[in-house]
Amino acid sequence: MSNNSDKSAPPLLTAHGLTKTHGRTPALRGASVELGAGEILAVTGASGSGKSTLLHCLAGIVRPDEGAVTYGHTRLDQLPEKRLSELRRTDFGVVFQFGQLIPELTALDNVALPLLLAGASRRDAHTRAGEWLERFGVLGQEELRPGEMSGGQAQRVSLARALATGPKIVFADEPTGALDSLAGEQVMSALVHTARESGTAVLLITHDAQVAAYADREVQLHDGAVVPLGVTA
Ligand SMILES: Nc1ncnc2c1ncn2[C@@H]1O[C@H](COP(=O)(O)OP(=O)(O)OP(=O)(O)O)[C@@H](O)[C@H]1O
Repeated sequence: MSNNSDKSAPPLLTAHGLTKTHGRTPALRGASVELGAGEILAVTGASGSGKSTLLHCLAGIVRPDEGAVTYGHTRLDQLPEKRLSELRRTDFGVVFQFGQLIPELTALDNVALPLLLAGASRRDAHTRAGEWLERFGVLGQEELRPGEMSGGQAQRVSLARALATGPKIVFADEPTGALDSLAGEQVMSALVHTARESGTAVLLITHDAQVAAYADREVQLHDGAVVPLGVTA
């Protein structure tokens, strides 16, 4: 009987030798990293080391100047824009530091929106959005608009929105960066719990060691390259 164990499975997402320069500022200089299916990976590093740029390249938001980003068998860096944006919508979820919810929409409508875009009926989208808000502990606040939410509530709504479509990977760029430590812990445990439950991989950018401790594994960026943990020279 053939046995394809996880050990022989290729990584879900691989970046190899990425370089990216913004104007004259080199942000990535040969960064390589792998993310396994269902893995929670923390990317840490000093301010300006290239963490956000790496996340943008991995999530197909920005194209690297050089190097390869491979998702399954697909080269993201070579994919035409239309297919790339379709893939981002179906397979990836993104959470930023300040949530970036749509200010005019309620919590429920913010979470329902990607479901509607994916073809769900209005009724189904609202039911599922309510279930996701419940999972993230913000049930009862469906009608709040982002301006009426605390930072922690807004981030939990953002996570619900990112996970509602069943992505394979959630990219989270300093998801607790604007929160106090208690709210940050609540957001992180909700994220990790839900990701594990649904088998979603998470690429987490943080400069906070307590947040990184939620991950299965941590890599460090230094001057645009991934270095072994603890080595910064
Ligand atoms: N759009 C841009 N235009 C010009 N320079 C940029 C741009 N984005 C990033 N940079 C520069 O590229 C380098 C890497 O930035 P990046 O935001 O990826 O680092 P970071 O590790 O995420 O930083 P931080 O922790 O402060 O958010 C920095 O020197 C930054 O100033």
